Amino acid sequence: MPNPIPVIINGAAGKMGREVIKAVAQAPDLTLVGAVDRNPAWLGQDAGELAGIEPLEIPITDQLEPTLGMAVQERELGVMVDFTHPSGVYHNVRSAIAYGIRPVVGTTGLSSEQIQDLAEFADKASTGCLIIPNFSIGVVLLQQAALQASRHFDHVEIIELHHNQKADAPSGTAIQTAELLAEMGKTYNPAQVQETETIPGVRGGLAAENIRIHSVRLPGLIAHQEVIFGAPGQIYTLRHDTSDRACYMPGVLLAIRKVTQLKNLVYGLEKIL
Ligand SMILES: NC(=O)C1=CN([C@@H]2O[C@H](COP(=O)(O)OP(=O)(O)OC[C@H]3O[C@@H](n4cnc5c(N)ncnc54)[C@H](OP(=O)(O)O)[C@@H]3O)[C@@H](O)[C@H]2O)C=CC1
Ligand SMILES: O=C(O)C1=N[C@H](C(=O)O)C[C@H](O)C1
Repeated sequence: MPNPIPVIINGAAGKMGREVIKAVAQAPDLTLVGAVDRNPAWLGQDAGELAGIEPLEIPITDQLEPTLGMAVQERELGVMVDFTHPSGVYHNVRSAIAYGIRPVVGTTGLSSEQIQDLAEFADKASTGCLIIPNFSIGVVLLQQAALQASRHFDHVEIIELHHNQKADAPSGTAIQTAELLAEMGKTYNPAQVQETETIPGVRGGLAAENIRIHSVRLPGLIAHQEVIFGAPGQIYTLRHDTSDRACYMPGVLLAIRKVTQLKNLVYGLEKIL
């Protein structure tokens, strides 16, 4: 059996980080070698205990670069899974690539310019990097159905609904969904009337090819998205609901395994399925 893939989790104490600790600990071909988080409340705590499983003898640290440096010493080249914050993710990914550690990025909020820059950096370093706005298979299927529907409908709007701890809006998933629809080579929602907004922003934000995205933030939500197509006399609604963050784990584990085979940056779960 080949040596297990060494994995560092950045944002390990967060909602997603704790799920990833559990998933990695249960995967026989992966081994947790580092757990990084900036939140001082969790420093020094055992990653396994924090995630509600057995102790893993991996304490939470706030030192990303020394942890990357330590992982480089492992027999197998490592992977950094990042579920942190839009403000830090670009720097984290550059650091990992500089150390030869392959990033699997779930954190959203990177600008398209930042993604382009990271793609060039990963390419020059011949290092695999995966940026995945949504790790759930349900969202990939929703997006595929939306692309099929877009061949028949000219009018579409996206509503994304999330918990109110989410830092970025719109969601990375909504941005990617709009980008995929825009790649179909048409401009949506031809104007029917001259619109005015009595309350600024009430018609949502404009993404590529005239697609509007509306963001809802409420306690009680986890992550939800609707893509609504309209035509005279009919509405076609696609909806995905997350009820547990465990739904992302098969995608995260797949990405960790796939990124070790890449030499460049790849964006989107659908590209590695
Ligand atoms: N791609 C996907 O499928 C999914 C993506 N996400 C995305 O993942 C990200 C994290 O989500 P979630 O787990 O819910 O968020 P949480 O706030 O629960 O967790 C993030 C953790 O990372 C810490 N952190 C923030 N910045 C840094 C940094 N620069 N270095 C190290 N640690 C840091 C936070 O500390 P502190 O508490 O001090 O801020 C916190 O402990 C978000 O961008 C979210 O949109 C979420 C779900 C699925
Ligand atoms: O913050 C979240 O929770 C989520 N973020 C991702 C996004 O911005 O699309 C993925 C999922 O929607 C959950």
